Amino acid sequence: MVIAPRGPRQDAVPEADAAAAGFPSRLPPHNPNAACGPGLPGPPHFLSAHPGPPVLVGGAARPLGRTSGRMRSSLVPLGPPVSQDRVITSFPKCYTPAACLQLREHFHGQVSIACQRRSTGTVGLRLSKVVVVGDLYVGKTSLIRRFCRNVFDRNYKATIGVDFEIERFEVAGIPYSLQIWDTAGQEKFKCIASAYYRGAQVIITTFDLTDLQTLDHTRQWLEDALQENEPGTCFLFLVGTKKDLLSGAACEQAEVEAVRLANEMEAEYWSVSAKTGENVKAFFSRVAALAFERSVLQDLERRSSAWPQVGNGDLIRMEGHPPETQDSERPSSLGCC
Ligand SMILES: Nc1nc2c(ncn2[C@@H]2O[C@H](COP(=O)(O)OP(=O)(O)OP(=O)(O)O)[C@@H](O)[C@H]2O)c(=O)[nH]1
Repeated sequence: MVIAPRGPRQDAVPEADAAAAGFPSRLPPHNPNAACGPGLPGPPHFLSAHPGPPVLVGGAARPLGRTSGRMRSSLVPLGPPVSQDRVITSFPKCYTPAACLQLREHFHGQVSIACQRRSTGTVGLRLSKVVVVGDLYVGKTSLIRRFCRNVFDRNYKATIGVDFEIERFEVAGIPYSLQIWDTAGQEKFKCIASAYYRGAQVIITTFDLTDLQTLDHTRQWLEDALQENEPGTCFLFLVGTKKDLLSGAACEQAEVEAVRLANEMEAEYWSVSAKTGENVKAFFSRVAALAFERSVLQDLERRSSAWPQVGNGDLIRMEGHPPETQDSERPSSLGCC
């Protein structure tokens, strides 16, 4: 059962149907970072209710990954281990300080302490929603597929509605998952895709570096996505795709305008190539680290504001309602800088 449009490409057979019909799945045989869906072989995954129309997460049967030689967090009670290249120990750098959400190269102090104490609340059990938008043909699907499955397809198959991938990380020793939504760029599917913008923690607005008209359209894509979300709740990224098709000088030239626009949007700028893989992993690691950090700070804030404090912030225990942790830290702010 797949309730939401699962974004089958126009020529694709839905995966569940494909299996029933004896077709090979369009999925590659192994992605150890993908979460498993309910009722599927393999362990259950953690899933928070996410805003937007209901979906069956992980609607396709994804074979479990091999477990040998992979790291396992002490906090991951279920699911296959996270592969080495999804383990983030230090804060990933930005692409350019000229358009960057934060310049710090380490986790926020309170986040580091919370991670060391393993007191990150429910952060490890939740999915953070990432929505990728932009004109048709700019390379949204290719970017996601390069990251999640390490594949690239030269043939264009339009996304219908939406599709998503769940990618598991381990950030500062804590399990963390991104739910990455691929949306259709074609105008006729926009109303379907926009139904899934709500509840995004990260909005990635993409354009084709070889077609600067698509950069002009990013403003509108961002506006549409922001309309469905509370102001100030989303990290914004502006991503130029198909970097491999430009010379270094041409890329730099295109980036001047893109960086200017990113600053105007208060977004972080990146240039990537799904074809060669350049910057793809670094980009998503950055997304995961920023989203994780904010999730932990929000969790700390929520928990500390739920309990009265005295003096230096020691918690008062309320009878019958023990606090979740002994933490006395209170985040000074939720700002990322
Ligand atoms: N050379 C090169 N081609 C790319 C790159 N990324 C995508 N393409 C090609 O661009 C075309 C469109 O890519 P898609 O990823 O399907 O584009 P999309 O934005 O998802 O398109 P819609 O689903 O219609 O919104 C395909 O033919 C891809 O092979 C890249 O980094 N380099």
